[in-house]
Amino acid sequence: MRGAACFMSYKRVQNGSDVRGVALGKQEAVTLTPKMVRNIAKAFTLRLQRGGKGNKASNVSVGIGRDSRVTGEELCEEAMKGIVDAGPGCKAYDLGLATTPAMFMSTITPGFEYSGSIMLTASHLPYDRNGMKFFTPEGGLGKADIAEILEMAEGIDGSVDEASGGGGHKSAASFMPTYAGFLRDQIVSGVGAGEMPLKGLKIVVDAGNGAGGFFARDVLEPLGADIAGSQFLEPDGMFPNHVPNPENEEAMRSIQEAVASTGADLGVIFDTDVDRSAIVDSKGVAFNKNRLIAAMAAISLRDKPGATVVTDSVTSDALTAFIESRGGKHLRFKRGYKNVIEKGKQIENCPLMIETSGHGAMAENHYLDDGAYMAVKMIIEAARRNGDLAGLVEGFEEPLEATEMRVKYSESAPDGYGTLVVEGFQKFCEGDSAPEGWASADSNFEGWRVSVLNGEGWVLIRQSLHDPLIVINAESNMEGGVEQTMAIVTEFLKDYEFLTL
Ligand SMILES: O=P(O)(O)OC[C@H]1O[C@H](O)[C@H](O)[C@@H](O)[C@@H]1O
Repeated sequence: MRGAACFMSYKRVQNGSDVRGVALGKQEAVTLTPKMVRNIAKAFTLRLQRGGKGNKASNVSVGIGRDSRVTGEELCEEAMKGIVDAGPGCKAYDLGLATTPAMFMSTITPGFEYSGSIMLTASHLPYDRNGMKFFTPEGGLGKADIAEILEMAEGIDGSVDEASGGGGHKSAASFMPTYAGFLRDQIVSGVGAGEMPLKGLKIVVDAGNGAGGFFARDVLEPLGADIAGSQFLEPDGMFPNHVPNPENEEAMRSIQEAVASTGADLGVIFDTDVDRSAIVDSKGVAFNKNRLIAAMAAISLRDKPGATVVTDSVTSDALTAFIESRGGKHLRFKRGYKNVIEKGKQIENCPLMIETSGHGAMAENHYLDDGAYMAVKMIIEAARRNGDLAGLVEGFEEPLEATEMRVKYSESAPDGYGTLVVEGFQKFCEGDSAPEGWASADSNFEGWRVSVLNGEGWVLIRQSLHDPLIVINAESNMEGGVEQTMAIVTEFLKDYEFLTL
């Protein structure tokens, strides 16, 4: 009985390719306990041993980093215990405050080359959450790996109650300075203007009190940038200023205001664990979502003419037009950064895989979604163009209107309800009673997307990746077009009784 109950609780903390849960029981019951973190870290280490080549089978090293969350230090200690508990050859390295992409880099950087690494983070979620992401030199672990690790951890939980101290070795190590050096090198060679290529540039960094403060102090300032206007660089796991999320409108407004009030040339904003970023130019224009994709695509297509850019499914028609105008191909794939990256890996000449969420990965950088690396690319561009990022995306247009609606369906809805709704919508769009001016998109990898308003807009209905939700995105270049489209969609959805419209 106990085993089954535990398994359920381990299974519950899986969120796609991450582990996520409530780590601090302030408002909700704790779902990710220190003991679970210890067992999960042990399971990961045992798995590394099992899959290890050569002497790695007995000697396994695991680096652990964390973001600024209040539960980070305690969970880090527990994870360290779990790692050394896996056997005498197991070494655990506490890397302190770190970023998610840096944790991957620690598995491939000479002098470190850990067999695996763990990042303790729950990205932009509230302060009481925490979670784990896992890397090996091959990249981030996927959904199936996580399921397997959680099942193993449950077995450990059922057999041994307390860590036995398996004889491994714990120590602290410092990786972030090495990683910051790597990012500085990219800027120096990318700008090609000597050792202080950012001299004269005023750059505001907003780390949202997460792990991104190092970027201002250890990457930009040593290269000559004036970072005085930066904000929320100090780690604070209560996130007192704004949600550390470049997709969040309040967060974006905050950095736009900081750029304006300090007269900066550029703003950079990160999420808590720095796998996502967005940029603000000197005029206060936000380079996030479609515009950031356009900018990164322009950079990538200059270096790789005719290449394919893979994005998520909610990107705009204008983005496709822009990518094509620069000689590239746009593959509008699915939501979920892992989906986007994995798709890009399969395509020849695909330098860029990027989501509207701010997750962007480049083939040239190990297919790693690194918000700091993406910021580096944009900073190089800004330095080379004297701050003129608008010129980079010339011809790219934002829609006149855009909206996103997320509709829950109740717990009593039958299995596969989301798919049912999407299939119903497809039939509606392809049937005789399809609204005038509507035409289904040529390819739909996720949900059902339709061109509406005789090509002046589009609407996409899909199921959320993680939640029992139907998500509707619509855009229009005509005034009132979104309202008109959403009225038709809402009318269609009324037939689905489990939706809470
Ligand atoms: O399907 P949704 O509910 O919109 O969520 C999808 C999103 O979930 C998370 O935020 C992932 O990090 C994103 O990569 C993904 O696109």
